[in-house]
Amino acid sequence: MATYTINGQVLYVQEAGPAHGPIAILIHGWSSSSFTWAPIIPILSKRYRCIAIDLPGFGQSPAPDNKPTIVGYADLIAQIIVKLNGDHDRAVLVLGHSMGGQIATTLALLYPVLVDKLVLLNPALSGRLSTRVNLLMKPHVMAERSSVIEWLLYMASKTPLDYTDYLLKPSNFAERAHVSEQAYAKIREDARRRGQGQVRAACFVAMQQGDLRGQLGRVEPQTLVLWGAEDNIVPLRDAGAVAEEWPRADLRLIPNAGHWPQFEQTDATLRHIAHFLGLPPTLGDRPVETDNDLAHLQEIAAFLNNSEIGEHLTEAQRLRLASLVLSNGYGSGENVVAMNSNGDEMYIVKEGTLEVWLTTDSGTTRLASMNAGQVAGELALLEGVKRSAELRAGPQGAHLLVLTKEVLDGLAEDDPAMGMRMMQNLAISLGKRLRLQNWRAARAEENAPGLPQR
Ligand SMILES: Nc1ncnc2c1ncn2[C@@H]1O[C@@H]2COP(=O)(O)O[C@H]2[C@H]1O
Repeated sequence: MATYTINGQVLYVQEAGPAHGPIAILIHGWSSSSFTWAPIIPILSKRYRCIAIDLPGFGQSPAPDNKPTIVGYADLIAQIIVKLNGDHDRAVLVLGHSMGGQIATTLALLYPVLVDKLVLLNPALSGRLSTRVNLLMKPHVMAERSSVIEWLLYMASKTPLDYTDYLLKPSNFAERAHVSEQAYAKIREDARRRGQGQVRAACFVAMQQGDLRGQLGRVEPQTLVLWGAEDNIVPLRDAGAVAEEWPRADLRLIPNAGHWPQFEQTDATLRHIAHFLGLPPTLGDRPVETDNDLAHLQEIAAFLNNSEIGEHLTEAQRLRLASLVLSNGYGSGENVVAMNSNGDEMYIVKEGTLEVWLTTDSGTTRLASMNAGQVAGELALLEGVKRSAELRAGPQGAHLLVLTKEVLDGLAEDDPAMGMRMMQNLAISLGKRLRLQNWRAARAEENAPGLPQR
């Protein structure tokens, strides 16, 4: 596992996926670890640079110096995003499970410029847990604040007196769930990890204090909320808060799943996430069985759904666009367009990175680096002027989808609603980039060592 140090706090993280891909931050829940994301990372890492964090005090990360709070965890994640983002002016995808969902939503409320999309699994939005947890688990958790009691209970768990499974299994999993013994053993190990009694108890309180009811309607990023229909840890009444306060969130219930839909109903969970993010239509490593050309087109269409230009198009519109874009590969550092040349095409990064270089009298500077889903070369195409900068494939090369002016004009003429949506998408992506740059500039001006005042 890799480690990062943020303001003296050491964090263990699991990383997967292309190093220059768009960033996905994965935040586990209470008494868990980055293992939470094991079923999701293989599909997510096909496009995203996945950063699955062990929160301070959980997994392998040492406990924080101060008492943990949900806002404190959100602030820490914001700092990780800023650190990892480098010169990508791009908000990131954030996934959160259970307490991690509460942290992710808090992050989106406090730092909307940093969060592009949210995927929440059984999020502890109100911080209120089930009656079963409060009656059976809470006394145990509170008692474990004392390291002596924690040790005694740990020793008891090695004897036939052990009741861990009795507490864990019916609370966490649906009656007809499919969780492998291996996965359960890891979840159990994380839940009973020694030396975490104090953080566990503090987070119990932190979750209650982090109640987000009444604020959900203000969450800006596009959000998918998945919930196991038989969750006995974070009850479905919090899904009721989503339905009532946050109608823009795409709320999906997963039958025969409890608190861990990603382990209990892996295929259904992955299908929802892949659809939401426009990931290739595969489940794990199994390709969907369709005709090759059609499958290829569907794959590009699904990808476009999550690109800066293709969001919110209908499926038919995306397929049409997919059939009209050209696919081009560029080697490391290869020139795509020269500065000041004429331009009648724009580019959507499919894989790798595309760098923007500006040459002036004082030299050549890299202005930005675009990764999967981002668009470049739109200015010359839309304005009919010369290229404002050079575009060059990044060190790992670039696979680009090319959209010509002729195709774009044709689409807008045939289907004005589609043309309008695509123009709106371009304006939104420029706006997001600008807001992030403004946020950075304000931060630099304040000369704050950490994060700006909110
Ligand atoms: N400061 C910048 N940040 C990000 N992208 C830029 C910046 N300046 C120019 N570009 C991109 O670089 C492209 C060069 O070709 P265009 O002028 O057609 O469109 C331009 C934008 O897409």
